[in-house]
Amino acid sequence: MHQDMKKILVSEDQIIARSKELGKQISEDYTCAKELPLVVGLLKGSVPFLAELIKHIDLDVCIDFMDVSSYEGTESIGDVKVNMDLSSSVKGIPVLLVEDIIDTGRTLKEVTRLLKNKGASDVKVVSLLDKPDRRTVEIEADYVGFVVPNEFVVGFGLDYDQKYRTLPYVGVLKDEVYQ
Ligand SMILES: O=P(O)(O)OC[C@H]1O[C@H](OP(=O)(O)OP(=O)(O)O)[C@H](O)[C@@H]1O
Ligand code: HPA
Ligand SMILES: [Mg+2]
Repeated sequence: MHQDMKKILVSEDQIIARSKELGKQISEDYTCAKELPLVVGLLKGSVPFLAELIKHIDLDVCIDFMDVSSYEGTESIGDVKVNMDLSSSVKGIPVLLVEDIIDTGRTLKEVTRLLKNKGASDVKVVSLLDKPDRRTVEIEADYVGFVVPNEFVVGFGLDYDQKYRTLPYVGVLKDEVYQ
């Protein structure tokens, strides 16, 4: 375990096993649907989860990325900033949005609105983590890996001041790291 970690909440093995289950479920659901989705990852947090998940989606999907940010340190900065937009049009296309965490829900709500404005025919969401106790806007994911308690978590894509994203598990930092 990294020296700054207080505890691990979700292990690497649990993440891999759950990604397999979610990939299988998503593959089945979109096999029944009319059209395959464009898989859209939100940079940077979703990258490790997206990489694990798509190995288990047994469909010929394309992937794209958007870079939005709403946090500095452990604080939400209020607005959602679009730093980099999608490289292809989503007009008339269903989108499967991949997230690392739904916390207040503001990022997801805003990005869903943006994608619908661009003409996406449907927007579904898969998130590795869900922290429902912190929700300030009404939004839910269609697929969730794990529900986490109301604590700031890092690892598997999730950062504190851009650090700890590369850890292969999700956990909570020691209190002294924030001082
Ligand atoms: O539900 P919310 O309260 O909006 O928080 C969740 C969002 O915040 C984090 O992204 P961040 O803006 O920190 O960018 P990052 O992915 O580059 O870390 C996280 O990756 C989610 O996208
Ligand atoms: O708990 C969190 N950890 C890291 N980034 C985040 N962005 C929203 N919530 C979190
Ligand atoms: Mg972040």
